[in-house]
Amino acid sequence: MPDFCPVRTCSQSTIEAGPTTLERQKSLEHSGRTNSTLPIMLKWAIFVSCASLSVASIHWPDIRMERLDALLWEESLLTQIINNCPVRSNSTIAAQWVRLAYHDMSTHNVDDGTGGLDASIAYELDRAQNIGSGMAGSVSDLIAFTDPGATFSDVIAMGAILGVAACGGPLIPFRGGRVDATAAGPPTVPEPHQDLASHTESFRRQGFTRSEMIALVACGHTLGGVRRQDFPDVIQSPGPANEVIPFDGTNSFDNVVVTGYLQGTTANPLAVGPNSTTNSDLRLFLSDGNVTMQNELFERMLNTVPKDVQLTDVIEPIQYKVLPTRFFVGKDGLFRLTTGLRAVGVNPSRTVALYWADREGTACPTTGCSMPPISAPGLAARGSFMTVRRGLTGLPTYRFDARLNTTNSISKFWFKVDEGDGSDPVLVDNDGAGLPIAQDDILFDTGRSSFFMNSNDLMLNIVIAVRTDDTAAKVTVSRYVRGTPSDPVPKREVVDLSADARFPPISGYTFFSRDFISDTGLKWMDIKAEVGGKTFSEKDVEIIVPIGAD
Ligand code: HEM
Repeated sequence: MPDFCPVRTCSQSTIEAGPTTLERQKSLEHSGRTNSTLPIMLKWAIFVSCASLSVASIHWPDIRMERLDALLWEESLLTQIINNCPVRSNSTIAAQWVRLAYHDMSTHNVDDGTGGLDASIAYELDRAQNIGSGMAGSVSDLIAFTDPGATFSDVIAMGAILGVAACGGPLIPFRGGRVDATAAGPPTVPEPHQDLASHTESFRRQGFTRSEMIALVACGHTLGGVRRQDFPDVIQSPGPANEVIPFDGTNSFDNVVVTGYLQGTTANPLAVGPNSTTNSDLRLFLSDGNVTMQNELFERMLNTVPKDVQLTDVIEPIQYKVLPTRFFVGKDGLFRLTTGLRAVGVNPSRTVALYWADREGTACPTTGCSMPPISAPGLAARGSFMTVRRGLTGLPTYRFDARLNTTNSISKFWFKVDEGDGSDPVLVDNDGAGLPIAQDDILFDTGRSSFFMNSNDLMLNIVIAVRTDDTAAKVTVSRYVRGTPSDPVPKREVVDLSADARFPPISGYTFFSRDFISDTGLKWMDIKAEVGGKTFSEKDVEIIVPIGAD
């Protein structure tokens, strides 16, 4: 029996919801619809828990996997915005994000492998087929979460997955790695006034059979509805212009759009609206003479990308995730290594220790220098609602702040985790190679960098320490600047820093700084210094400040 809507998660628990076949049969008879015209055996698979946890391990650093993990599993503004399926403009944010993802994907051409979910929608909003305030709003919502590890198209796909989950639907596996288009794709979104043949051809070109088309529309149209002012041909009844007539009378991601139709209780304007030309859902539900709700379609829709794009594995929570790590010179002239480890699941018996090796190989024993965490596991450990839905008890963090002398420095560090359950301790060490501190010639100085207010803005003074006594050294920051709805491609803004006399040279380092307006886009930078004909640099430095008193 085919399932309704795409569902595949780590969970094995599947329950059947809604009426039994007999009850459904009776209800169909009651509604005057016969089984021959209204066929579908609906089975709604709801995945409520994750019995066998699957977790990921990565080779650190891996900015893409780390950022996608953070957006999906850690409590963030993105997951907070969508949690509990909030209403917006008479619809839901989730409905708007799902529609955006489908319209973006609609440019795919299976014949030549072009188009797909590639964020080209940002360039296509002025087309009639993309009418609706939710479209522009969703572009603004989602582009704000892009960063050097998460492309806009990845965030669009993730937004749809979060939306479905937040409104009570299944946890659809998410893969990353989508590549953003830099121009509009073809105008290939199906529209309600087109006939069935055009819709069927449209979905064929997008890579879906007729049966899959039916299932996909039924899935998509379980959320949201049709807005009177945008589709006056569809909604002909009088009423407020911005009223949205829902597809199925619920805000949640469920199968009511189809059961309601089958039971004759639907008000879905694309199925039983007065205008038979725009009853596109009705034509689709009926078009293959009684079948089909397919599984995993929604996931496939989101993974429909241009043929040269390689998606990652499913982004599962990273089991032991290295937290943003900074290495800089403290005011006492010693090096400070501030780092941490995030584990999956609360476990009071777990112990975590930080180890490191010095550059000379003389200051630490061969087993490494080590220290315990500076405090009990962090409270910001709950994880996103997705983590809770996965049945995880949390994502506790263990923080470390090590002081090391600047002569011996540090070449690599690693963590040892003992779950305290009799299993062997685990080393988080890049498969034996260690977590590298590649260089100590140029360091983002988390301790000396600081926020301050000027007359208008919250400012961030970024301080970079360079191992030189040359105050004229050329030190630059290449700041990652997020795309915007009107200019979606992220940019780099390269600026020079000047020597900062507030911070006297110490342990061979000179300090350079510059003030930046601290907007939410100021999160990532590459840093570079040219000293005595040599260039030192570090990429994708996450700007985390302040870290507290030194
Ligand atoms: C023949 C194919 C389709 C047609 C003709 C169609 C048509 C429409 C129309 C006319 C609206 C109303 C938009 C508004 O008033 O702003 C709508 C909304 C929506 N569509 Fe489709 N659609 C199709 C396929 C899909 C698919 C495949 C999905 C996703 C899998 C989808 C997801 C949605 C969602 C979530 C909404 C609600 C948006 C909101 O409430 O803001 N649609 N669709």
